[in-house]
Amino acid sequence: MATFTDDEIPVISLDGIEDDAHMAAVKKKIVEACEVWGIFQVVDHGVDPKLIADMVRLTTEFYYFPPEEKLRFDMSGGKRGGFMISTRRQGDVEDWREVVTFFTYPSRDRKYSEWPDKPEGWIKKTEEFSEKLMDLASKILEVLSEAMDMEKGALKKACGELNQKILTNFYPKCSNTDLELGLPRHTDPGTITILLQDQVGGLQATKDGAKTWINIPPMEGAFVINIGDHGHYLSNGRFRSADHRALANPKSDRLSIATFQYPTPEAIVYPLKVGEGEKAVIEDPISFAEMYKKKMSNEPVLAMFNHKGQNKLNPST
Ligand SMILES: O=C(O)CCC(=O)C(=O)O
Ligand SMILES: [Fe+2]
Repeated sequence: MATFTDDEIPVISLDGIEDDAHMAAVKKKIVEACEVWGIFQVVDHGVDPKLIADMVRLTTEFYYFPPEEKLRFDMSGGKRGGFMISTRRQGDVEDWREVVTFFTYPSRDRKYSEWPDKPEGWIKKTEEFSEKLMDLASKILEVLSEAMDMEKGALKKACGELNQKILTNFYPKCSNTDLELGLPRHTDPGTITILLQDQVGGLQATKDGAKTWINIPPMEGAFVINIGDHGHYLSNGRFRSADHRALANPKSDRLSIATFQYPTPEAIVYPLKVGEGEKAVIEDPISFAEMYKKKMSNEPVLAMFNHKGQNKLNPST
């Protein structure tokens, strides 16, 4: 018997996870959630609420700066991190969001010149947030390994060095929600994503190939955990790669902060365990870099204007 209804994403407390009885209950819920959706929420995760609030406040402040201020950190010219307006399209529907990307781990590769120096304190706060989310990711990967009936360190080991990218998403309020979806349907490429969403709502998941969508309700203090493609392959397809999207909102701006945890580029992507009589979901092992390249071949383009010629930073002009 499932412990949650079919159209509900479970909320799992990580408090007391070291206790065997609690761990057994958590494992059961995670297995159910990941086999059906590839997504669940966690509370009592140990990340300081003040750190989360400060990170949200500073991130929000950045997006309300005038365009020229934000464009000082424009990601154009081959930069990997910084600010951009996303204009990826699927059919008639296109992204309605601005993003700031930070490549945070391995920390030796951080390019601080691409990290916005305003608002003051954002860099330091992002470093702190990044470190705490790395700890949380390690904990979740342990729990997920156990939920996949493997030893605790299995998923982390398969990542080689665990990498991390923080993507802050800002969805300006949008009157044309037929044509503009905040972020169209996709799966995340990495192992897991830890997502913080504000109280506006708009994150949705589907388990039936986009016939029906369910809302992932905002929950103060919770993180949403998504299984990504890499996690899906490692589980030999048993855990789904969360099929999700984010709606734009006609009344309110919305903010989310996605922390992607993924393997080192050379890590080999292949199921960690193939059960008797099962087939591997991947025919030949490939590197994560190759897997990512294939997935990303229709990457977002950089542009100030949407397909109707509207300035995306200021649609009324
Ligand atoms: O904004 C959201 O709720 C979802 C963001 C997301 O899916 C992503 O950045 O990959
Ligand atoms: Fe996503």
